Amino acid sequence: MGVSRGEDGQHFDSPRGISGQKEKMLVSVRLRPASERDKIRHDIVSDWECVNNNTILFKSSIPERSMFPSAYTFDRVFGSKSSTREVYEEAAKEVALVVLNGVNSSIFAYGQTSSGKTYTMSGITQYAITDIFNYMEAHPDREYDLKFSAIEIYNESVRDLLSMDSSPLRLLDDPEKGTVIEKLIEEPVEDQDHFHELISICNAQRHIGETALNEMSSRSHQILRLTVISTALAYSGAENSSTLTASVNFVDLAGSERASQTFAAGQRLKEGSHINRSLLTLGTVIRKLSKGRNAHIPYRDSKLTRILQNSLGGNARTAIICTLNPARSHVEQSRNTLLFASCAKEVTTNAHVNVVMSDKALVKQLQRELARLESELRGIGSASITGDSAADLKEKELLIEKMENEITELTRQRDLAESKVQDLLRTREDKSSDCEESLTVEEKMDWLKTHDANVGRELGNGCRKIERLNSRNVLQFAETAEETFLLDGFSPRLSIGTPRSMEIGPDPSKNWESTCERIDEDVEELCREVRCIDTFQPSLEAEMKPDQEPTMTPDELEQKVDIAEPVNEEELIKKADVVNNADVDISYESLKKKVQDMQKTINCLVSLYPVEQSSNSMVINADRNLRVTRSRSCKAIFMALPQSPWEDKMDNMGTPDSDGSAKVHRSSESCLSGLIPSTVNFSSNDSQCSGRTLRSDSEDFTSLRDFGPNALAEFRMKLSRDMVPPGNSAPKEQDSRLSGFANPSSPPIEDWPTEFVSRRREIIQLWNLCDVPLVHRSYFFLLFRGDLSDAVYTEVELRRLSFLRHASSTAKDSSSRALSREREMLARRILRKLSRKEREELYRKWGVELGSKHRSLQVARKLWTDTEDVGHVTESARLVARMVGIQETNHVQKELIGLSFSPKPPISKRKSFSWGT
Ligand SMILES: Nc1ncnc2c1ncn2[C@@H]1O[C@H](COP(=O)(O)OP(=O)(O)OP(=O)(O)O)[C@@H](O)[C@H]1O
Repeated sequence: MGVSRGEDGQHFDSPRGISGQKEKMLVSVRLRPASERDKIRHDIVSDWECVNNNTILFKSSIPERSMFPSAYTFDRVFGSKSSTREVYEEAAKEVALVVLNGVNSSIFAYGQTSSGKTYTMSGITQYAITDIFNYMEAHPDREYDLKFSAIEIYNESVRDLLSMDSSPLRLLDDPEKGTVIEKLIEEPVEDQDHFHELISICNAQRHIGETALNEMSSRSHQILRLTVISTALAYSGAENSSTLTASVNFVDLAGSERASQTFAAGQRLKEGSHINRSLLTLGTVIRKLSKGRNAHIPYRDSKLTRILQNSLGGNARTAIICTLNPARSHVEQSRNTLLFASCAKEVTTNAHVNVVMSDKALVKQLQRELARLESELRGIGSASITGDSAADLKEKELLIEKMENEITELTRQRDLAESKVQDLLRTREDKSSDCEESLTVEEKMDWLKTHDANVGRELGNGCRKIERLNSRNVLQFAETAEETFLLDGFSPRLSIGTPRSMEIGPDPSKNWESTCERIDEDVEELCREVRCIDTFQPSLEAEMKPDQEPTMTPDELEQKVDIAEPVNEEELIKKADVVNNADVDISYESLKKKVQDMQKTINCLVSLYPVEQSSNSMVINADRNLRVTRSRSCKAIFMALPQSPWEDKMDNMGTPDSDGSAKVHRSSESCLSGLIPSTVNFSSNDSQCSGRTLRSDSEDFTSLRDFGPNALAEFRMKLSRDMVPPGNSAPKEQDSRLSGFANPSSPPIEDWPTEFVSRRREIIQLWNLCDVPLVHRSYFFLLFRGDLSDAVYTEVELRRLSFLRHASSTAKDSSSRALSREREMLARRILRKLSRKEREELYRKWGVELGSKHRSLQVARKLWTDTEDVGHVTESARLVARMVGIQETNHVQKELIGLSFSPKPPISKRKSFSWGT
């Protein structure tokens, strides 16, 4: 595209190169006419001839110069008769006026001193400014702003020609604009007269000095810059409402002659060196640019090239007018100028329109850009949140589904259990008392063992399920190994004697068994040490084989008893104390074995004294039995020790005491009374036994030993019942006094029923606290009706339930602590999502002190005050949303759920929160 130049030279709608295409500099040569000084010196012979508009010919008659090139071609060549107007029109106007279309441009004048640079540039600047103002007047649809600035580069120092301050200006590097001049005055140009006035100021400021060739020589490089900012007016209806901005530089360089040629010295020499430095760099830059290589261009080597960098090889259109002095004496400088011009002719620039958005257009464009960015942001945010939320929701749906399945299964099991209980109750009613009486001690014991394990397992499983469910909502359920144990096993370790025994273990019955085995061993050892028993034991054991009929008559038996040495009771007590101080443990199996052993002994003895005998004879038999037992079986004696309070009554009430046989019995008990200490109420010490606060070893030992006497008492009761003749009516009489819940066969004891009722009440309370399954409760009610043999079972039940309650409460405490921490963390996250102002508003709303150290904890408590189901995060989220008055509740719920479940919080959507009034 070229400049559409009208007749009036004022129409410049299509400047070429504005599309960013590369184009070469416009290079022209102007040959000035001979000056009057040259005429005086008679140096008027010119070797230069402009043969046409583009070619200048060197026609030297000097032989030594015949080797030089003779013809130089440029974009335009002006002879001595060409006017400045003509030069402007053909060599500068095209470039200068592109500034009106937003394209930077520069017009250089290059040549030796007195070649006419200033003369030419002054005219071109005048014409250009006139054309610019004319163009502005011809285009009222746009608003123009003109700014003028002027600098000179003198001795490599930049000076503002519009400023009275002659201090040099600094050059700064701007990332967008390139090199800028610090504090450079940009004077708005009001009109042409104002512009001319400014030019006059600049000329007055410029360093002017006389040289050998020019008495008004410009000793500096002058750059006049006119910046044109044009904006389309709104009423013009022009689609392009953008603002264009561009600058045109009018560059009048100092003389390019060598300093040596100017015969300069002193200050002039210094000027020359600096001038040459800038011009030398300019020449280097032009030369390198002309080669078109991507070599380093030393723009920064001089102030001139640094400031004019864009004009030399960047975003600008450039025209260079090389002026020549026709005098023969300056032929060398002229040739150098032509060489420079030839290089400049090869330099290309890349000018493009500098569009600056108008404020209105800028606002519109920024609004569009903002909308686009917000849309993208929403897209990214929603995509991210959608991805996270989708994953979270899917995970939670699976979790909910699994929990629902578990609930369904648990419900099914519960219904099944209730159904079984109902069936059992019906069966029980049908069978009535026959079934009750048909239950033997062994059956009860088996049941107790089985259901102990079952219930423990059920509760353990239940607690584990609770733990699993809680662990999904609670960050950390159990803090210590102890808590983990409590949730897992629900059984204490009750081993005794070492510090480790203070730990809580899995199953007390195991310790009981091992302790019982130890006590058995001790008893065996004790028995072996008792000489009379050692002597008699083999024959007695032979007699007591169940499958063997007794072969010994009572007389023979008495004879054997007489032969045996009397029992040393003190020694026995001493030995028993040894056993007593040892770790005593009694298990069901050991007790059962003892019962069986005892039964064998009883059977053996009973076989010697048939039940058909009268009560008196029975007493005798009992007396003999006891005597024989005491004499022949220390184990049997141990097993027959009465310890419970009701057992004493049983002895008095259920055992004939008329003939002193019971006294013998009691005498034997009294002699062994030190073996097992008095009963310790189990239930009162349950929590101590099951928790970490286990008492001393001796106390635990005592509590464990307590199991023994009760069990032994039960065995004694069975022994007594077995020895009661079928026709004895005493049990029936006592049955009425037992208010109907005692076993009809129970002995008439006054205190046990009360004790049983008390324990049963305590057991029921513990059942409720521990949520014991209905099946277990039913079995208990069906099996244990208050007879004395139930004492040991009530003790075991109380002990087990007390432990379960403790374990459950411990687990709940742990869970509660973890949940509390979870809530506090959630509260912290919520608070972090709020701005400081919102936080302070929340604190004020909820009465939380701003200076409080535990604000988040207070907020957490406030958040979950109103709900018991604190583990239900969805409900909590809803509550949070409601309490803080957050809009978009569904979103907040999702987010809070995500906060609670996801370790990585989702993208903040605080912007969507708004506070209620
Ligand atoms: N084309 C021309 N026609 C008539 N006079 C001219 C022409 N060119 C230059 N002159 C005259 O020549 C003299 C020197 O010109 P000018 O000052 O423009 O040279 P210069 O190259 O700027 O020198 P310097 O570099 O020393 O400033 C001036 O008096 C000027 O009027």
